[in-house]
Formats: sequence, structure tokens, C-alpha cells
Amino acid sequence: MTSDRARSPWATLRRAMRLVWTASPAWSMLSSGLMLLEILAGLAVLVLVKSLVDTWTGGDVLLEQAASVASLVRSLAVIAAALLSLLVFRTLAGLAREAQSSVVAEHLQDRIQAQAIRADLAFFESPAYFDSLQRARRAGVQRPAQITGNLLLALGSLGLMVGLASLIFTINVWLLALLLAALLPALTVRLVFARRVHAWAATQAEAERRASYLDWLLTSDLPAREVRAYRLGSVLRERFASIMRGLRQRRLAFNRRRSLLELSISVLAALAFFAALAVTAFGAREGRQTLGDLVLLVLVFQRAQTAAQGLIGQLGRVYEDQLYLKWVFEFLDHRPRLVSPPAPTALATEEVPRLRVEGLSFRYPGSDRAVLEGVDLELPPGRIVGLMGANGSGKSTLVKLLCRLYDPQDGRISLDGVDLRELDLDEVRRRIGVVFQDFGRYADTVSNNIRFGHVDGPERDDAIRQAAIRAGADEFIQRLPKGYETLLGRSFQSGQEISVGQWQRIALARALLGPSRILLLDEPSSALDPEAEFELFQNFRERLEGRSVLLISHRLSTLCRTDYIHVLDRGRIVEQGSHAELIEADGRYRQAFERQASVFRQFERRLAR
Ligand SMILES: Nc1ncnc2c1ncn2[C@@H]1O[C@H](COP(=O)(O)OP(=O)(O)OP(=O)(O)O)[C@@H](O)[C@H]1O
Repeated sequence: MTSDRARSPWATLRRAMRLVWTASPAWSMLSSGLMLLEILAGLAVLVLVKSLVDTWTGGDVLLEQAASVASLVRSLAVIAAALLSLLVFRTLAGLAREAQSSVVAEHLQDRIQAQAIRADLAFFESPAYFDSLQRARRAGVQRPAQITGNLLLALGSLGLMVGLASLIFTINVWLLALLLAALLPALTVRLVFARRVHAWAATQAEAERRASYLDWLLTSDLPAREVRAYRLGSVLRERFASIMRGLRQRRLAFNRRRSLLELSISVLAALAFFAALAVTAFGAREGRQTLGDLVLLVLVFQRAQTAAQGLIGQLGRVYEDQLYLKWVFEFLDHRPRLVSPPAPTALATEEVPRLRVEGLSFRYPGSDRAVLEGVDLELPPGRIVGLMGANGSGKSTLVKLLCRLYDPQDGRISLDGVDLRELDLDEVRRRIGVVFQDFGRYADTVSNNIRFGHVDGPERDDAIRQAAIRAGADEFIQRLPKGYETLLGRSFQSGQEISVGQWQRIALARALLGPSRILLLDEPSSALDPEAEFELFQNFRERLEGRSVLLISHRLSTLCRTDYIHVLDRGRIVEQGSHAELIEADGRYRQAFERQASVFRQFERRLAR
């Protein structure tokens, strides 16, 4: 998945510049132009100050030909104008950079989101995801905006330094050598050190992640209950403190080395400056240089040192940015494998299609262990087929394959004889609806939570209510403070939290609102109490309005009411038949059924009535 382009830092930076240019050509031109003007105005101020001193002193240290007051005032006015334009250009360049950064950030976020929607589920379920996009996302939403700013500022500092070097060159070529001697070692050492800082930071990242995980455990709402119930507080705090102590000690040792190096570099730079000062002072005394040259030298050294320091800081940040961008580009380069075929086949009818699974085998990408092997299964139109199996037997994996979130390595899944891979992906999504085991809980209104089941359908409140009624959710929704307009979840103010079972009914309503005539329900009632589950499945067929359903459940009180049952064990179908046939067969199903019977015998009695 990692492309060659994304590997080298220079390639990443070149691509970053292209991205900035593509995202906002107008702002890029404006902010670069303004930055150039800012640099030129800064250099002009220095040249003008030098020429003022020279005019004033006649370029002579002995002050023999002092300038007239009028020309002095003129020179001062020109310097003031140059200074003013410097300030104006700086402010405008800052504003343009900010606007450009926001446009680039929005462009990048949009591309990341578009890619995230296209990416295969396999990508999100792989460790590569945590290594790339997850890390990139943790860097914060402001990061794309910073990249442009840092890149431009670094280029600006570099431009300023080239300008300053040219100014020094006009005084004396040796001075340029001294300026470079003062700056280049400092620049090189600091850059090398910046790389080491990042390499070092990477070695500490694991410990930092552990610390932030412990901090999350101690301060977040989700683990708060167990932390109290098991009195985990002091143990976790001690672990956190110990990691932080280790991190602090290593950071201090590292910083000590850095400070020593910084000191040596500063002494070297100061020596070079004094040497340059001496050369110019003696040159001025002997008439080879003017007093203005001396002033220019002092100003240039000072500005060059500030610019170099700025450049080092900015390059450090650009280095970090390119690491971030590398992850983002890796993600953007990821080509989804699960795509629609170039010439999709259309299903002949809008009626409920027959879903057939033949000889299906599947391994997760990067794993050589088969999760499903030779699975055959059929879901005839309008039927409810049950699937049972122990934890880890492959039920949820089968669901992911049935709605084409993965493709099998062997075998096929078909709708009315047409392989899912020959259908348009949107067609597959429209035909096959699903309630996942870990279904979505959207921090939105109840009606939007249900409407998400059919976003491209007509906005009909009565259809939403009908879906809620069929999912057994209408009653509790009516009791919510604002009914269907109640905001759910605790993410936002005035949000109302509901129970897991109630969320589950809303997820079912969402699936029932959709146009799909085949539903895959992966433990859709696991959080319902037995009574509520009984109510839900009592007139389940009416609720489904002719849809076919593949129902996964651990509760056999539910499964026994389906038309046909498959028993999955370690990826293979080991038993199949109707409830009566499986009881008769006296196999696993019957064993499991009898184990659970004591719990649901009372419901069986009610069923019989
Ligand atoms: N994204 C994944 N990558 C690699 N292996 C996976 C992934 N998801 C699940 N597995 C593995 O596949 C096997 C089957 O998992 P699956 O979730 O399909 O089981 P299940 O029958 O639905 O279990 P449960 O009843 O607990 O929900 C497990 O051994 C699991 O470790």
C-alpha cells in the first residue's frame, strides 16, 4: 500500500507543494507574492539605513562631509516608508497565509473523507490503519493548515537569508564566508539534531501512548464505572506516574546534551561575528569600507541569526509535517479493491431475490487462517433463516461477506444467480440491508437515526414512524422529551441517553426503513430483555413485510422460530435443517437447545397457547 512516492521526505514535500497549489492557486500566488515583497522591503530597510549612514558621514569615519539636514530628512522619510511597507506586507502576507492554510486544510480533509468512504473495510480493520491514518488523524485537524504555513515560512526565511547573504557579498566577499561560517555549522548541527529529536521521540511514542491510555482510563466516562467498582484508581495512577517519571528523566538527559551543543554553536557564531566585525572595522579605518558597511554588517548578522533560528524551527516543524503527510498520502494512495465492475449486471426484477452462498471460503487479509471454509447456504425469498454458532465461529464474518464488505477467496455469493461481484456496489447495498452486531449510534435526532436507513428516499415522517413501530421502538420514542426530534447520546448538550436495548430497536427501525428486501440481522435483539425479545419476534413476519432475513442469534428461543437453521462451527456448517429436524438429529443444536431450555421453557408454553 505504501507508494514509492510517499517514501522519501523530499518526494513528500514536493507532493505537498503540488497539493497546496492545486487546492488554492490564487491564495498561493498572493501569499507567496506578499512574502516576497515582505523580504524585499526588509532588505530595502537595511540598504537604506546603510546609505543613510553613508550619506550622513560621507562614507567616512572622520565625519568630514556631513550631509545637509534636508537630505537627511529625505533619507529618513524613505526609510520610514520602507519600514511601513514592510509592516503592511508582513500583515497582508500573514492574512493571505492564514486564508490559504484554511483552504488547503479543507481541501485535504475533504480528500481524506472521500477516500475514507471509498476505502475497503479491510483497510480499517488492519493494523496498517492504526499505523497510518489513525496516527495522522491524532495529529489534529489543524495539522493540514499548519503545513502550508510552516512550508511558506521556511521558504520565506530561506529567501531572506539568501537576500542577506547577497547584501554582505556587496561589502566584502570574505564577510560572506564568515557569515556562512557562523550560520552553516549551526544550521547543520541543529538540523541533524532535529532529526535525532524526532527519531528519539519515536522511541518514546510507545511509552507516551501507554501513558495517554492510562490517563484516558482515569479521566473518561466509559471506564469510570469499573475504575470505581474495582478501585483501580491508585494502581492506574501509580503506573501512569512511573511511565511519566521515566519519560521525564530521559527527556532531561536528552535536553542536557542538546543545551551543551547549543552553547558550543552559539560561541562559534559569536566568534565568527567578532571576526567579521574586526575585518569591517579595520577595513573602514583604512577606507576600504564605509561606516554604513559596518552598520549593515551588524544589522545583517543580527537578522540572519534570527532568520536562521526561525528557519531551523520551521524546518523541524516541516519535518514533522512531512511525516504526517506521508501517512496521509499513503492513505490517499490506497486503491480500494472492492469496486463496482466496469459493466455491472442488473438484476431482472425488483422482487425479493434469492440469496445463495456456494463453497464460500475466506481468510482475513494478512492471515493464513481460514475463518470460513466451504460454506453453503441459501436464503429463499420471504424466508427467515437462522444461523447459530459459538463465539468466533465466523458468523459476523459471513455477514460482512454477504453485504460485500469483503470478497471471498473461494466460492461465490449470488442474488438470483448473479455473483455479487458482477453487480454495482450501490445495487448490492440497496438490495441487502444489515444490522451489525456493533451497530451505529448517531448523536443526532431519533428521526435522523432512523432516516439514515434510506438517505436517498423521500423525507416522510410517517414512513419513519412506521419503521419504528415495526421495530417496537415507537412506544419509548413517544415518551422521550421531544419524541422523534429528541437528540440522542451524550455527545452534545441536551442529548438524551437511551438504553442499549433501545438503541438496538432504533438500529432495527433504520434497517426496516431502507429499501432492502433482504436483511442480515446480526444479533439484533441481544440487548433486549427476554420478554421484549419475545414480543418482537412474535409477529416478526408481519414486521418484515415479505423481506427475507438471515438472523444470527445465540438465543435459541428466537432461532427456533425461523424456517431453517444453520449451525456454524469453526467456519464450517456442521448442521442444518428446521428446528424439528435438528431436534430429531440430536446433535449440537439439540444440546444447546436443551441447555437453554430451562430459561425459555416458559416462553415455549406461551408460544403453544
Ligand atoms: N478484522 C479481522 N481481522 C482478522 N481476523 C478477524 C477479524 N475479525 C474477526 N476475525 C477473526 O475471525 C474469527 C471469526 O470472527 P467473527 O467475528 O466472525 O465471529 P462470530 O461468530 O461473529 O463471533 P461472536 O459470536 O463472538 O460475535 C475470529 O477468530 C476472529 O478472531
